[in-house]
Amino acid sequence: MAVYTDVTEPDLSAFLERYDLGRLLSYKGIAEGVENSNFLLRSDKGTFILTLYERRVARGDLPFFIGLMEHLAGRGLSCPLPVPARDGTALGELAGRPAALFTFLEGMWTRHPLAADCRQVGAAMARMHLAAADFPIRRENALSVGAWRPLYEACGGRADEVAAGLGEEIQTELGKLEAAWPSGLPAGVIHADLFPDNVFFLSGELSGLIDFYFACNDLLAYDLAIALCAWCFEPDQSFNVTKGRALLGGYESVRPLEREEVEVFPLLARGAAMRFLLTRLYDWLTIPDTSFVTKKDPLEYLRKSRFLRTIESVGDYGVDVRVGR
Ligand SMILES: Nc1ncnc2c1ncn2[C@@H]1O[C@H](COP(=O)(O)OP(=O)(O)O)[C@@H](O)[C@H]1O
Ligand SMILES: N[C@@H](CCOP(=O)(O)O)C(=O)O
Repeated sequence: MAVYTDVTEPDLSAFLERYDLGRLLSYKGIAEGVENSNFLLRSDKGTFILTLYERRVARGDLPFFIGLMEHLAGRGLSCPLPVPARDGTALGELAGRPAALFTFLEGMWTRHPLAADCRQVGAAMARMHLAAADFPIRRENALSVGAWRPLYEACGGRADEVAAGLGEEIQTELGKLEAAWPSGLPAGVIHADLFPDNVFFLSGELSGLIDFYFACNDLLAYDLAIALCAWCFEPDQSFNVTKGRALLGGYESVRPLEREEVEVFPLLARGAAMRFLLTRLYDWLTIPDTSFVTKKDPLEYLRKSRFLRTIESVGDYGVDVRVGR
């Protein structure tokens, strides 16, 4: 669950005095999510999401995240819109944490994505990339290739507790990724965590994107590679060609990939698998089992990584891509 911080009714009412939201009718913690504490809040003026930023979100990054959501919503992308207080600011403080209110997005995330969903996700991601092109604030990716080895080292040589030989396997793959990681490809603001639990659907139609708290500046095709890992594998971790084709096709229906992006895409996908393998491994080894957080399985990403290492060109996925316009 993700309610790390208790919020009392008097504290919440005092926080809401800065806003024009009328009377507080109810609020309750939301069990989903892992990073921040989220509450569903109802007032005279409607339903809202209250987010309290927890320790893994740096305060200095909040203007980027909040500004990005305002920017994207302003360009017609369906995502939570920060609700300003009467003084025009969106960020306040509650229970000793930075806190903000957001509009409530209708829809539900899908636990069993269909190829048609993947297509919509690809198109929405490309629209997001284009809409963010003139976003003026920058945030470097704190979880890009340069951060992976330190993250591995922070696991303190304990990877083999999760799977025999895992430490050596990770280090070999890290060496290859570090040596070949590209630069100079189209870059911009990426979501960087567009997993199924961060995409809402209503009656089969994508209704919005949430959780921009890993968003950063990085290679656009790397964002698509992250989504390929997250959306196009079956529960037994076999790759679903139809979903891969749908995701990339959806993306290219809005923003065709450049030849260099296509060439390097298999490496980007290996990097994406490594990034999630490592963050999950770190959490697996360091978050106490008594914690309320549901830890995600690192081995899911080890299996994906192994498959992705067998791929040399995008054609090996069974996917056709349209290069350029
Ligand atoms: N704007 C929103 N509208 C509707 N539900 C939301 C909104 N923001 C968050 N939620 C709910 O809160 C849950 C956790 O949000 P998320 O941003 O993924 O948290 P975390 O950053 O902790 O992973 C989501 O799965 C969703 O149920
Ligand atoms: N998507 C990441 C974990 C981050 O969780 P989120 O709830 O913030 O999307 C993973 O699957 O490892």
